[in-house]
Amino acid sequence: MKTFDELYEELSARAEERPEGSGTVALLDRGVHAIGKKLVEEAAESWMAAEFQSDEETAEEISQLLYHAQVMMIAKGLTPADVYRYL
Ligand SMILES: N=c1c2ncn([C@@H]3O[C@H](COP(=O)(O)OP(=O)(O)OP(=O)(O)O)[C@@H](O)[C@H]3O)c2ncn1[C@@H]1O[C@H](COP(=O)(O)O)[C@@H](O)[C@H]1O
Repeated sequence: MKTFDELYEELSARAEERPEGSGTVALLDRGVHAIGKKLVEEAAESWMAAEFQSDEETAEEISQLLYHAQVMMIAKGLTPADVYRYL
């Protein structure tokens, strides 16, 4: 189990160290357009899961939405603090 901030640290390290086989690095290399498409896809899947699937499946889809939001943050050089100031 990890928190939002812990995942952000992990993904930032992946972006910095670029380990072989990292899906995060591969997605970052595809750029903001590709990341944006995944973000929208995961948002739609979260919505559909909430309407038609189990709570557990909905939680999993939302976790994927949060992951892709973080990849977008890293692609744009945004930190959690940049986002939290609007919460
Ligand atoms: N939390 C996540 C995570 N959530 C979602 N995803 C990605 O999002 C995909 C889910 O999208 P889909 O439902 O569309 O499934 P899919 O059809 O397999 O996806 P695509 O073929 O479209 O990529 C997964 O297959 C992963 O590629 C994630 N990829 C990585 N992480 C975590 O990020 C960290 C770094 O991962 P790596 O960069 O891969 O080392 C690790 O802790 C991982 O657990």
